[in-house]
Amino acid sequence: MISILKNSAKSLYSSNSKYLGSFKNNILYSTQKPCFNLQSSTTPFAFQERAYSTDYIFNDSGKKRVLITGGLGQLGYGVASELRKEIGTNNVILSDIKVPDSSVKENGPFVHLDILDPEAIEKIVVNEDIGAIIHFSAVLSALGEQFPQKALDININGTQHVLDISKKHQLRLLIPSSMGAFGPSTVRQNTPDLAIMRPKTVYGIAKVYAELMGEYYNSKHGVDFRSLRYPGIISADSLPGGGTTDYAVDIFHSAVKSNKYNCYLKNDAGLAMMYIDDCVTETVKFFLADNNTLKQRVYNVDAISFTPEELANEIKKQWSEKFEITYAPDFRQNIAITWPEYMNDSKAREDWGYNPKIVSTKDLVSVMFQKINKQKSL
Ligand SMILES: NC(=O)c1ccc[n+]([C@@H]2O[C@H](COP(=O)([O-])OP(=O)(O)OC[C@H]3O[C@@H](n4cnc5c(N)ncnc54)[C@H](O)[C@@H]3O)[C@@H](O)[C@H]2O)c1
Ligand SMILES: C[C@@H](O)[C@H](N)C(=O)O
Repeated sequence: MISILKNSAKSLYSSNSKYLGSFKNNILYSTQKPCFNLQSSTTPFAFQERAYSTDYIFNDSGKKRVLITGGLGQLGYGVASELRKEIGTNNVILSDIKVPDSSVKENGPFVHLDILDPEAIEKIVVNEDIGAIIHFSAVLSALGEQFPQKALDININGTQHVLDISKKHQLRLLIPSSMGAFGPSTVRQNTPDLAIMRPKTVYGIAKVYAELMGEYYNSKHGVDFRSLRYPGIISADSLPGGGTTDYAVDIFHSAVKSNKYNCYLKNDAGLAMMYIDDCVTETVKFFLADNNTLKQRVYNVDAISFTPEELANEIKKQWSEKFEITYAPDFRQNIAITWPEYMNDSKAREDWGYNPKIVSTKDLVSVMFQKINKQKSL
């Protein structure tokens, strides 16, 4: 028997106080079957197809946990925080080769982990009851062109290690891909999921490797591999780690600091982008999605598209008329022109309900300045 606290309650418990799941938008995201939709319910709950499946992560004794590698970069901490809300703080273990601030350890489990050490990864998987890995360790595109051997090592060998461990222990494995997996022969507007993939960076080549090996391990070895091809991710409180799209973060901090920005891309280098909160929410949604809803293992996801000039004009409108941008294109311009201006993400929307909220440059600039001003006032 189940008891519900209130319509607005966040959580659902059984009569013996066992946690059954939590509500979001009136849908119960349950760790057990069935799922309910409060809004469409008449009696008082109506059955509906499960929105999330966490069976894979949580076994009957509730012990399986999620390991996030490379968790101290731009995306890891945000994804960990969001996932912890869904499945519990202690069920998400953040890891990185970097040493964390004390606040990271205060907010949940953290372990030091080098992705190039497969024995260390396996030890954590076995000792910590890991049922799934979110693999964020990477060297991004621009840094990868400066240190190609390091990028090959981390982006290919590191990826192979998590693939093999996922095969051995039958884990769910999420490895993000990137629009960087595309190349100059790919159509740059409305790029479909299935397109020519001939990238010209070590980073892009490693992403194609991860996508294809992930699909192979899925069909051949039953690994629940999943991947999203992210565009450039824009965040206010976590800094990007050496990508071609970093300008779209740096420009805000530079505007606040000095009212000017010297851009390493040309004024008309349009690229696909996404706000961090959408990236975090949608990644967690995809990670927890019922496997049956996924018709493919790799999906494009996109939200906004702009050129440096368009972004600068919006910053002038919303921040200061005095803001000035200059252009000094470097090697990153040659990478940018090989990547999509915007991707077609209709399959992600159809299959698992991908639905970003910030979809205009205007809204992005507004939310970025709100965040930066809030940080300044703290
Ligand atoms: N941020 C974006 O715009 C973006 C866009 C597309 C795809 N992605 C992908 O998303 C994932 C996360 O990206 P991010 O922006 O957080 O990257 P990031 O560069 O900010 O962070 C990567 C993390 O990997 C860690 N790392 C490096 N070497 C390691 C090693 N040997 N062992 C363990 N960890 C190691 C770094 O310390 C760093 O914290 C990556 O796969 C990236 O390719 C990111
Ligand atoms: C797009 C992406 O993968 C990353 N932001 C980079 O520029 O390398």
